[in-house]
Amino acid sequence: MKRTIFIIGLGLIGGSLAKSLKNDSNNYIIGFDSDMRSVELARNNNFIDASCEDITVSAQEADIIILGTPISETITILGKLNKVSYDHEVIVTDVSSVKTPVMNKAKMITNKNINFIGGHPMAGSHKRGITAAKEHLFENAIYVLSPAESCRSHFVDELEEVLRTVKSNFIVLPAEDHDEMTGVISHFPHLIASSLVHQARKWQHTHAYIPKLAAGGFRDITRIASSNPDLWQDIFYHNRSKMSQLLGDWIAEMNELKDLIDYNNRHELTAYLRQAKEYRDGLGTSKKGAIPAFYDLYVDIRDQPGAISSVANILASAEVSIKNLQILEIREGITGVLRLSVPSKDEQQKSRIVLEKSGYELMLAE
Ligand SMILES: NC(=O)c1ccc[n+]([C@@H]2O[C@H](COP(=O)([O-])OP(=O)(O)OC[C@H]3O[C@@H](n4cnc5c(N)ncnc54)[C@H](O)[C@@H]3O)[C@@H](O)[C@H]2O)c1
Ligand SMILES: O=C(O)C(=O)C[C@]1(C(=O)O)C=C[C@@H](O)C=C1
Repeated sequence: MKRTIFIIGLGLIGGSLAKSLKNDSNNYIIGFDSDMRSVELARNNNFIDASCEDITVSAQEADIIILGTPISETITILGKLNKVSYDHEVIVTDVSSVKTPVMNKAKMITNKNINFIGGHPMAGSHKRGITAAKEHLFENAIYVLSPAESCRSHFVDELEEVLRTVKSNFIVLPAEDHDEMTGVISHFPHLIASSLVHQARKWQHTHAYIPKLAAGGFRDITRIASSNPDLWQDIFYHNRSKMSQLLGDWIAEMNELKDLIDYNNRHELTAYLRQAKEYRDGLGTSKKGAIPAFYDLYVDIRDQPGAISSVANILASAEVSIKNLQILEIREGITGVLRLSVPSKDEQQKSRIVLEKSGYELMLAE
C-alpha cells in the first residue's frame, strides 16, 4: 500500500533519509525546506516525488512526517503541526541530536491524531546540506527511537518498518539516557575538537609552521571541528547542563593530568595512557556510528571506476580476507578514503606491505 512521507528539512540528514526512502516504491515523498535551492535539487534529482506548496496541506496528506530540521526549528514546527486538523492518525518523528527538549515539546501535543516518536540516527558528517546527503549514510548505524508516552507500540513497529531502507539498527531509549550518552560520546568531543583547533591557531602566531606540521593525528581528532557552527551551537544549547557537567569533569581530570606531567609521574601517566588504549581498543567494531575497529586500514583512493576493485584484488592475491569495507571522506582535500577491516593484526600488516608496494598511500587505525 502506498504511503505518503512528508520530510521537512532536506539537508544532510533529511536529504539522506529521502534518498534512502525512495528505494521503496511504496513511498511517495513530499519534501519541504526553507531553502528553495535544496527543494529544487531534491526534486531535480528525484530524491522526492513532490515539493510542498503548503505545510498544512502536505501534513494532512502525510502518513508519516519526518522533521530533518535543526533542533530549535523542530520544536517550533512541532507546535505548528499540533494545530493541523488531520482526518487520520499520523506518525511524526524527528532526527534531532538532543532528545529531551523535543520530547518535552511532544508532551505538550494535544492533537490526538499525532503519534510522536523521537528519532536520532547516530551517523552523520561534518558537512551540511542536501549536496552532502548520502543514501547509505545510516547503514549499520544505531538509530535511536524515543516514543512519546502516549504513543502506542505498534506505531514504533510501523516506523521501523518504514525506515528499514536506511538499514540501521534501531534501539529504543528514554530521551534523558540518550542525551547523557550522546553528551559524552558525541557532543562533548565536538567542544574539545574546537578547543584544540583554537589552541593550534593561537600557537601559530608565534610558530608559523604549525599548519604544515598538522598531520594525521591532529586532523583525525579535529575533523569534527569543521562541522556546521550553527547546528552545533544549537546542540550545545539544548544539552547545556550535561555539557557544563562534562566540562567540569574534564577540567578536573586535566588538572590531575597536569600534576602527573609537572611531577614527572611517568608510571602513573603510562597507566593512564594504557587504560585509555585498552578501553578505546575494546570499542572496536567495524559498524558505522561506532569507532573504527582495531584492525582497520585507511587507503587513499582516486575517484575513478575500478578504484575499489583494484585494492580488493591486491588483497585477494595476498590472501587477506576483507571483513568490512566502507568509503569515507574523512580527510580534507582527499577525494576518497577506503576503510577496510581485516580479521587480524598480521593481515593488517600484510595488507600494508602489498598495498604500499603497489603505490597506495595508507594509514593503519592503530
Ligand atoms: N550533522 C550530523 O552529523 C547529524 C547527525 C544526526 C542528526 N543530526 C540532526 O539532524 C538535524 C539536521 O541536521 P543536518 O546536519 O541535516 O543540518 P543541515 O543544515 O544539513 O540541514 C538542515 C536543513 O533544514 C533546513 N531548515 C532549517 N530551518 C527550517 C525550517 N524552519 N523549515 C524547513 N527547513 C528548514 C535548512 O535549510 C537545511 O536544509 C539536526 O537536528 C541535527 O541535530 C545531525
Ligand atoms: O561524523 C560526524 O561528523 C559526526 O559528528 C556524526 C555525529 C557523531 O557525533 O557521531 C554527530 C552528531 C549526530 O547527532 C550524530 C552523529
